[in-house]
Amino acid sequence: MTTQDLRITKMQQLISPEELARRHPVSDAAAQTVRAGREAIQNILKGNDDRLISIVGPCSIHDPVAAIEYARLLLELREETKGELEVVMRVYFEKPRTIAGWKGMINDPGLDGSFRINEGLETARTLLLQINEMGLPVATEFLDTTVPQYIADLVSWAAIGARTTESQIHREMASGLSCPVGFKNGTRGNAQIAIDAVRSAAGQHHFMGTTASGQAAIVSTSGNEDCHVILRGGGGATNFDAASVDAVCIACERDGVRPQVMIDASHANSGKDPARQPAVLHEIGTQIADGDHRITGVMVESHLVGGAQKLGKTPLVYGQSITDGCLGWAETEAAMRKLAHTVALRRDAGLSLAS
Ligand SMILES: O=C[C@H](O)[C@H](O)COP(=O)(O)O
Ligand SMILES: C=C(OP(=O)(O)O)C(=O)O
Repeated sequence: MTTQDLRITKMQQLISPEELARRHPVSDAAAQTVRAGREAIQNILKGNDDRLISIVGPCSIHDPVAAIEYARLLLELREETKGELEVVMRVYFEKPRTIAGWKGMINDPGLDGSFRINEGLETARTLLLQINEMGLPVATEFLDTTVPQYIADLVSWAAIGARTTESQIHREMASGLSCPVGFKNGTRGNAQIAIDAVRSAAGQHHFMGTTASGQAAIVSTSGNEDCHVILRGGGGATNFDAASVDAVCIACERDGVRPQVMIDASHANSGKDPARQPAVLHEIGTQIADGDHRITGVMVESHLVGGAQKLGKTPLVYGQSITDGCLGWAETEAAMRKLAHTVALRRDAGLSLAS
C-alpha cells in the first residue's frame, strides 16, 4: 500500500541551471553592468556615496517586448539623473500571492495556466541578459529558493517580500546571494522581522539547496553584509513618514544593524493606489532635502501605461500591469526628476554624509 505522493499529479524534468547558462551565457557587457550596479548599491549602503538607490519598474513582467521598451526609457532617465540616483530596473518574475493568482512569468509564461516553467526560466534569463547588455542594472524578488541558481548572476539587487521576510529559508538564501538584498516589513507593518532578517542573513548558514548541475546539495554560505530594511507600510498604516523612519532606524541601531531604510512608495504605502506614489515620493524627498541620509533607497512600481488590468482580458493593453497598479511613464519621470532634485538640494546645502 503506497503512502507517498498521494497528492502529486505530475512531475516533469526541470532544466538544470548549468544547461540554461550554457544556452545563454553571461556576456562581458552584461557582467560589467551587474558588477557596477552591485558596487554602486554597496557604496550607497556603506555611506560612501550620497546618491539614492532607485528601484523602478513594473510590478511584474509578463511581456518581454514591453519590458525592453520600458528599459530603454528608464535607461535615459538613469543617464539624466545619474549624479543623484542609482536607477535600477525592477524586473520581477515571481509574484507571492496573498491567496491565489498568477504567480509570475517564470511559473506561467503563457499566462494561461500551462505552467511551462522551463520556458519561463529561459525567457527570464534572456530578458535579464538583454537589459544588462543595454547597461541597465536589474532588481528582482527571489521567492522560490531554486530560482537564484538560474538567474542570480544577472541581478544587481534582490528583494525578499513582505510574505517571506520572516521565513528562515529565505534568510538562508539571502546569506548566500552575491548581490545586496532588501527585506520588506511584514504585511501587517511589522518592521522588526525585517531587522531580524538582516541580522540573520549577515551570518553563515548551512542548508539544503541545489548545485548548478541540478544535484541536491548541502549549501554553506559566508553571510551577506549588504542587506537592509524596506518599509512598505501594512496593517492599514503607512510608514514612509519621518517618525516611522526614526523609529525603525533607532531599532536598527539597538540591534546592531546599519540605521538605514529603503522606502517602497507602492503597496501599503500608497494604499495600492498607484496615483498616490508621487505624493509618497514627495514626502520622502522632503525628508531627504532636510538632510536625512538614512533613507538610502526608494522603490516605485511603474510601467509604460498607468494602472492595472485583469489577466484574462483580451486583448491585453500593451505595457500595462497585470498585477498591482503602476504609475504611468510620464508621471514616473516627473516624480523621479523631483526626487533627484532633493538629493542635489541636500548636497548643495552642505548636508554631506559626514555632517
Ligand atoms: O506586488 C504584488 C502584490 O502586492 C503581491 O503579489 C500580492 O498580491 P495579491 O494580494 O493580489 O495576491
Ligand atoms: C510583492 C511585492 O511586495 P510586498 O512583498 O511588499 O507585498 C512586490 O514588491 O512585488
